Amino acid sequence: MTVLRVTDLTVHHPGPLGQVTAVDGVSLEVPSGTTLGLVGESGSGKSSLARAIVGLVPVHTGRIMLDGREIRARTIRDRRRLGRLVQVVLQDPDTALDPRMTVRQTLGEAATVFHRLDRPARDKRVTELLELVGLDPRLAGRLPRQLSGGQRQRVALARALAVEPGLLIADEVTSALDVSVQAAVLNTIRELQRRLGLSMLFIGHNLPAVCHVSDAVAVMRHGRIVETAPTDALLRAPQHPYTRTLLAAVPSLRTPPPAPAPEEQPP
Ligand SMILES: Nc1ncnc2c1ncn2[C@@H]1O[C@H](COP(=O)(O)OP(=O)(O)OP(=O)(O)O)[C@@H](O)[C@H]1O
Repeated sequence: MTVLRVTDLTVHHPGPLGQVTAVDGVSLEVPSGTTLGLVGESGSGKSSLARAIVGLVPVHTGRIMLDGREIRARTIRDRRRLGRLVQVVLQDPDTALDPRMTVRQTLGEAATVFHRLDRPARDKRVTELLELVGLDPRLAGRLPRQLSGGQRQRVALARALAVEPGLLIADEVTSALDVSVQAAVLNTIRELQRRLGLSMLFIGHNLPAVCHVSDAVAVMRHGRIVETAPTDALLRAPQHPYTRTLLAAVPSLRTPPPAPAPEEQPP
């Protein structure tokens, strides 16, 4: 079953010289239990597309279907339903984490938004979530500032997973991290996707990173998708000149990604 189907989506933003068309007639699908990568240079419209899916920017034309039902984000009830179905993790984990809340409070709150859990069940769930994203459960008492960047991003990921969404949108989730930590977080995301059978839209500008976690990849340029293909096929036989340019810029792509660094230590 297709979890997400976007058809002919157009998104405009207001600009000083009139409207900017950030997304221009985009169609894509994320089949259930798979990861679609969305890759493109800065300004190609990736985040506008993601924000339109979760109702943060208005859709000008087109349709967004989740599990066969059209997404609307007009009322609080719509937004609540949408939050249950789709969770987003962004580049900067600090936007998702309240600096005054411990990891336990953040994850406990997320785990009980849609599920009633008593205190012991809630604490057990927090431990499970931390283990799921490869963090030591003993970090539960820490505040975000007492964690490293990679650890904060893992907590943001755990917070999104706590809701048990049908679809996870990861938008540039590793871009702000050190290269060695990026590899560790990417591997965690890939393992989680496989283990939980998650459906995911993985957005990034780094082609090797996107290919590493994705079953298929859509290449975006100037608001349009220029090519979509299974990851192997895209790497083996890219069809569009822009995809070839992206590939040529990373000649080492066919070699395995760097080994993850040992888990980063908190400051
Ligand atoms: N809130 C906004 N108001 C006006 N223009 C915007 C807004 N958000 C994005 N844009 C414009 O829309 C276009 C697409 O931007 P978008 O952020 O979606 O691209 P992106 O591929 O995600 O880029 P990046 O990787 O740099 O975030 C750009 O021209 C950008 O300047």
